[in-house]
Amino acid sequence: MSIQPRPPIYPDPCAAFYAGAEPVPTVTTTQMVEVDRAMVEDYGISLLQMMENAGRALAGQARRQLGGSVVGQRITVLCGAGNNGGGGLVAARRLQDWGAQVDVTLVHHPDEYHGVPQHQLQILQALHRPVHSAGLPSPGAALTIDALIGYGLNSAPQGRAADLIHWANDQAAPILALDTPSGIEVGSGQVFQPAIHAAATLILALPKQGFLHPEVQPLLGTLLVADIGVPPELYLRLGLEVSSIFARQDTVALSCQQDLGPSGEASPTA
Ligand SMILES: NC(=O)C1=CN([C@@H]2O[C@H](COP(=O)(O)OP(=O)(O)OC[C@H]3O[C@@H](n4cnc5c(N)ncnc54)[C@H](O)[C@@H]3O)[C@@H](O)[C@H]2O)[C@H](O)CC1
Ligand SMILES: [K+]
Repeated sequence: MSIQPRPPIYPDPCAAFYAGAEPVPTVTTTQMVEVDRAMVEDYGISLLQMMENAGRALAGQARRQLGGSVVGQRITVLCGAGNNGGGGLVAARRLQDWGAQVDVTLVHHPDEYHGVPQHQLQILQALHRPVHSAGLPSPGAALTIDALIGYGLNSAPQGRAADLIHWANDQAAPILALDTPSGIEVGSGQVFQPAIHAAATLILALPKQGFLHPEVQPLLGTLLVADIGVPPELYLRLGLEVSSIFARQDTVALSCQQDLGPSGEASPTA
């Protein structure tokens, strides 16, 4: 079973995000970069650990969207050369482990992958799992995973990344985006062209401020947030109050509060 593209769930501007009844703060790109820095430098939680959590959560979300089993299902995973792409490479490996037929499509030649994404790619290569870095994927997959570009986007997508965004949007398969649909500047909420039109977006750690922008919301699809192991102590240092949103599950759905109402407090809407 595959999920079908669905109309945006946020027809009206969104003022705040909730997980159940718990408010979920948004973060600026600066705060997210500081989270990444502090994770590694202050607490010794490495990028490799965070990326493994991200990719495992992404694979789990793909499995849920495909009805609970991925055995024999065709999934296309589009991977950039940054840390967003690295999460895609982890998800591709886990989905293959679980029995899916995964087409791993890279933006660049494998020689152009460095650091932790290169490490993830080398695991696939050590397992003799094919990766493609030229041409377009074959159509007909049940799901496309967009791990092309995350919060590292610096301008309108260009080159092969842009070609793959156009390709993904033209497919019948729904798109599951990692952290953000590629093509959105998550801090400001600027939507570049081209940008991925996602059926679902799996946000890592916390939603980014730009996701409240009305132009962005139709591109996000169903919003989910995944635990990648950021400790509450770190959020407190940044002045962010994050309740125990992952107390029961390590991926939770986000809902949207559409306006604050006269009292400034309103219940979240689904
Ligand atoms: N704490 C967290 O939330 C964590 C998030 N993670 C993931 O890491 C990305 C951010 O990774 P980063 O390496 O900084 O950047 P990106 O992968 O998003 O992008 C860099 C990549 O994209 C190319 N690129 C940038 N702009 C363009 C453009 N206009 N056209 C074409 N290509 C472009 C650039 O050349 C690089 O190759 C975050 O979103 C999460 O997914 C970590 O996994 C862990 C912590
Ligand atoms: K992405």
